[in-house]
Amino acid sequence: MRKTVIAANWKMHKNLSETEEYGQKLMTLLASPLDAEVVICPAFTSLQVLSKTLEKSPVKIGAQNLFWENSGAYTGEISAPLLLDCGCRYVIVGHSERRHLMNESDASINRKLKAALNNSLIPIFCVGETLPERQNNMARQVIKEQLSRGLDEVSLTEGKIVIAYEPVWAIGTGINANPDDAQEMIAFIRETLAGLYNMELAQSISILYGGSVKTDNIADFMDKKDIDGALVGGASLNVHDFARIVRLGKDV
Ligand SMILES: O=C[C@H](O)COP(=O)(O)O
Repeated sequence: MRKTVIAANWKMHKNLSETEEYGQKLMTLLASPLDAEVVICPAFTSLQVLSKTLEKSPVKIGAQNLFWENSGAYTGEISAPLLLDCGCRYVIVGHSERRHLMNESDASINRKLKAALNNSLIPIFCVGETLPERQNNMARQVIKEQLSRGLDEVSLTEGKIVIAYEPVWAIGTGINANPDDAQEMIAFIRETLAGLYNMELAQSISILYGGSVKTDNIADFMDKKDIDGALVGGASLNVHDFARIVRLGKDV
């Protein structure tokens, strides 16, 4: 059975005291057993304090990026072993903000995925089309290329990777994808993974939806058979909202 994963991507938000306060509050709000793997991906600077704050909780910590080398003269970069040392179990790879604002290519994403997997970090590998690509009926082709190039010569086994489908036009816009469309695209991602690997492996990989997920739409996405969770940006910054998203919109 596939794991449900609800992941928070804080992006470039929250200082140390805000991080600690959030972590403590989250522990209280999510004190009863969880039906999902909950992952928080703060800024690099908050990793250690969040990991310490949540050490007695089942909530996992993830980073938002990594470099592909394990160590060396790479000013400003952070490696997988350094992330592990800060308590990370997950790392986001190939987020559209990095693809578009930092010019990350499929080739560099491929190296990052390999570095994460070689160091037993679970990548949350993001794919998604832009609005013009969708309007020009290129969404499937774009996703297929992002998957095949990103996963080139990447060997996978069950539970080692999570995929996030994040249509770029839905990120931070308040305009979420229609859950039926998201289901269709995620089913297509699974079909593509089956072609790249095999059906059994494709069926075992958790695939998340991301893009304007909120307390009032999470349940609609989670109702869909191929959608295994969410990667949440803006709404994850408010601890009550995020805890409610983890509980699929119910009050906490
Ligand atoms: O990584 C998260 C996504 O970029 C979604 O962000 P958003 O929930 O603010 O739309």
